Amino acid sequence: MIRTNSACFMDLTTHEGDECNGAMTAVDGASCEDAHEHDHNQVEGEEEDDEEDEDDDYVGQELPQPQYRDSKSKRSRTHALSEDKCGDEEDQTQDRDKDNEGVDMAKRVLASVDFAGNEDPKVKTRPVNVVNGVEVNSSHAAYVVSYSNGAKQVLKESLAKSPMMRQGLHLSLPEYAEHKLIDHADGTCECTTYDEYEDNLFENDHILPRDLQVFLRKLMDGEPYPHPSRQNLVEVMAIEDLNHPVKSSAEMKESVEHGVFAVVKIEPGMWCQRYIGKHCTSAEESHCCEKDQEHLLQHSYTFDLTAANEILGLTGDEELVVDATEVASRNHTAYVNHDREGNVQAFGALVDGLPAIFFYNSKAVQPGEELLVDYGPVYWPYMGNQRELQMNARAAANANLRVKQEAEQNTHLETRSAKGTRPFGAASEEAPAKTWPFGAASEEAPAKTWPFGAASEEAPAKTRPFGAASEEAPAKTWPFGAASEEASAELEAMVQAQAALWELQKPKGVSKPRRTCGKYHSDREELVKAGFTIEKPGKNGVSISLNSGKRFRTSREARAALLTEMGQTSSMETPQAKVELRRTRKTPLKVSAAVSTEERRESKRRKTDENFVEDGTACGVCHRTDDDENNDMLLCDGMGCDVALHLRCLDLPLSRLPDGDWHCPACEEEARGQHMRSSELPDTESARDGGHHISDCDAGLAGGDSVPSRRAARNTSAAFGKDIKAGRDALVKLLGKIDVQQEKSDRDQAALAEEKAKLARAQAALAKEKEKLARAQAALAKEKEKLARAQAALAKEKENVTKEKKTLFDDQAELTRGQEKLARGIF
Ligand SMILES: C[S@@+](CC[C@H](N)C(=O)[O-])C[C@H]1O[C@@H](n2cnc3c(N)ncnc32)[C@H](O)[C@@H]1O
Repeated sequence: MIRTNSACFMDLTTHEGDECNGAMTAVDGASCEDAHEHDHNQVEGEEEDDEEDEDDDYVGQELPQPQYRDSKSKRSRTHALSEDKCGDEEDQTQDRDKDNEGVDMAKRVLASVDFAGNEDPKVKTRPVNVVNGVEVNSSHAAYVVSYSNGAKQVLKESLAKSPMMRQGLHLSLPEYAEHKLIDHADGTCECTTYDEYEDNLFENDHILPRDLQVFLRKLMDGEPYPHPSRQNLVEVMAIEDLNHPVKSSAEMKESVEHGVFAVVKIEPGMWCQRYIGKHCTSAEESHCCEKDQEHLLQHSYTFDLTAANEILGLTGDEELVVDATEVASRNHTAYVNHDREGNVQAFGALVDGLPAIFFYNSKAVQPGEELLVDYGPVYWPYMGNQRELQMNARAAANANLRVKQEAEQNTHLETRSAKGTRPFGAASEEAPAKTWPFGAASEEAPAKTWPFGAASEEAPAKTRPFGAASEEAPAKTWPFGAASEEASAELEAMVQAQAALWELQKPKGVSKPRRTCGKYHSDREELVKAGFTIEKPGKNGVSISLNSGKRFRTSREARAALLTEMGQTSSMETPQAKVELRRTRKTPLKVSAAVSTEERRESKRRKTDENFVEDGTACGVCHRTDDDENNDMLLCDGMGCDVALHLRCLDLPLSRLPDGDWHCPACEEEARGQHMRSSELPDTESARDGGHHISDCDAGLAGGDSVPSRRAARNTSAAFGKDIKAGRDALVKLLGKIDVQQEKSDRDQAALAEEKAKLARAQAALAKEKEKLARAQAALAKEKEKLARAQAALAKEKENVTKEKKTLFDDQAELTRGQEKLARGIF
C-alpha cells in the first residue's frame, strides 16, 4: 500500500477535550493560522513536560497517513506502537478501575454522534444525482456518515480504553511540536511533516493554504461541512479519452470510468470535501465488495483510516476504513482518480472525536482540469494489473478535456444549426446549473434559494405587496402595481373633470362686445342644450330661465350670470329671439342728495293729485295701490315716467324714501343708453334721436296726452318684475349647474387624494417591510453574536477542563513514575 502525500492529521473535535479551544489542533504539524499562536504558546509551555515525557507511547512515532485501501488486500501490519501499547493497556486497566472518566467521556462523545443514521433506511434511498451515467449524492451537505455495527463497537471500546481518549482526544502531542507553522507573505502557511517514506516523491514541507485553514476553522466552529460554496466547484464526468490511464487496460476500456473535473478555477485549498462512505472494520470491508465483482476487481473505493487506527490502537480486522463501494454512500471524492503528483491531498482528522478523511486541492486547478490524488504506496501493488497505469493521469486528463471540449463544440454547432444561433452564448442545456458558481438550485425546490418564501403559482400576486402588474404591463408606468381598469377610467374621468372645471372657471364671454349683452337668441335647441328652460313664448320673444334653482342676491348678479351663460352658449342673435331683458336689468339705485325729503313728498303729492287721483298708483311689482308709512310708494322722477314701486318691492328694499331724485331702473337704463348713444353718434344725430324714452316722455307731457298711462306703467312694472324673477331662476339654475360641476370636481379631487393616500400607504408598507427586514437581520446578527459568545465560552470551558485533566493526568503519571521508582527502589 502506497502512502498518500497527505501529511496532516487534525483534531476537529468539538466535544470534550478539545485542547485548542475548538480550533484545529496540529498533529502532524498542520494547523490553522488562528490556532497557530495558541498551539505554539501551548507547545512552548509544554516543552519541559515533553522532555520528561520522552517515554510517551507516541513520541517520535511516524504518523500514519490516510490512504486508499486495496479492496482485495488483507493487511496485517504490525505497528510500531504495538509493544508499547501492551504496557499502556495495563495502565489503562488500572486507570479504568480507578477512574471511569475516560469511559464516560467516550460515552459522551459517542452519544453526540448520530450513529442512528447508519440504520436509517432513508440513508439508503436518499436522492442521488445521475451525472453522466453515474449516481452521486445530490448534496454534499446532506450526506450522512454511516457506521457499521462493527465500527461502532470498535470505536466504543477503543475510545474508552485509549489513553488519547483520556487526554480528551486532543492530538496536539508534544512530539509534533517541532512541526510548526511558518506564515508566508503570500497568505500561505507552511508546516513540516513526516513524509519520510518515498524520499523523492514528497516534499518535507506541507503547504496549508489560508483558505483551507479558514475552511477548517469554520468547520470547527460548527458550520456544516463541506462548505456549501465549495460544492459546485467540481463535477463528476465520464472519461472519454481512451488514452487516459484509467482506460489503459483492455477491461477498463470497456468500463464506464469517471473522474472529477474542475468547473471553475480553483485556488489552492478552495475545494475541501470529506471522503464519504461507510465506516466499517477491515473484517466488514470484504462484505462491502461483493456486489459488482467484475468492476471491483479493477476498482477500490475503500480509504484506510491509518492515522486514526494507530491512535486508537486498532489493528488487523479491527482497523477502520471508509468504504465508498456503495454508490449511494459516496460523494464526489470517490471519483477522484490517482496521480502521483496530484493536485489534491488527503488528510486525516478527528471530527467530534471520530476519525475522518478530507480531500482538498493543494494546487491551483484550472477549469476543466481533473482533480487527482495520490492513492498512496500500498494501493497499486495490491491492484496488481494496474500498476503501470498510475503515471501521467493528469496529462491524460487534459487530453480527456480536449476530447470533451471538441465533443461539446460539435454538439454546440449541431444545436446552433438546429435551433438557430444564440447571440450571447446560452448556458448549456445539459447542465445549466453547473455554470452557476454558488450552488445550483435543485430542480425540486428552487424556492429554497429565495429566503422569503417562493411565490406560489396560484397566487403570484402575494409576492408583490402592492398588487401585481397586469399582463399588459401597465404597471410599468405605475410603480406600485397596475391601476385597475376602473381605477384607470376613474383617473381618466378625473383628469377630464379637472379640465372641464378649468374650462368652466375660465372667464368666458368677456370678449363679447358689451353692446350685444341685451340681445339673446331664442334658438330653442341651442338654449335647451345650454340648459335653459323655455318657459313661455312672448310677444317679443321668449322668457327663459336656467335649469338650476340657484338664487341670486341681486339682479345684477343674476343678469351677469345669465349673460355669461348666454354668451357661452351661442352668439346667434335674431330679432325674434330678442327678449325684453332691458327691464330686467337692474340698475343701481341712484339717490340724489340735491332734493330734500320734504320736496320729494311734495312732488309725490303733486303727482298724485295731478295724475293718479282715480284709483291710485299701482306698484309695478305687486300691483297693489295701497301704501303706508313703512312701505311708501316710490315714484320715478324720470321725465314722463310713471313707474311706481313700493319701497319694499325694490330689488334692494328701502325702509324710507330716498333723498333726492329717484329713477326707476328703466329710466336709469334709458339714461345710460342715451349717454352711450350720444357718445357714439355725431352730435347732431345724438341731439335729434337721443333717448326715445325721454322724447316719448317729453312728447307725452307736451301733448297733454298721458302716454305712459297707469296701464302702461303697470304693464311695464309687471314685465320688469317678471323678468327679474325669470333671470333669477335662470341664474339659480346656472349656479346649480356650476355646483354640479364643482361637486364632480370635488369627487375627482377626492379620488386623486385617495390614490395619493394609497400610494402613501404602499410606501409606508414598504418602509415597514424594510424595517422588519432590518430588524430580522439585526436579530440574526445578535443571535450569531450570542452563538459565537456561547461557543467561545464553551471552548474556554473545555480548555479549562482539558487543562485540569492534563494536570491530573500528569499528576497520575508522576505518581505512577513515583510508584515505579518506589517499586524499583523496593525491589
Ligand atoms: C476511487 S476509484 C476512482 C474513480 C473511478 N475512475 C470510477 O470511475 O469509479 C479508483 C479506481 O479508478 C481507477 N483509477 C484511478 N486512477 C487511475 C490511474 N491513474 N490509472 C489507472 N486506473 C486508475 C482504478 O481502477 C481505481 O481502482
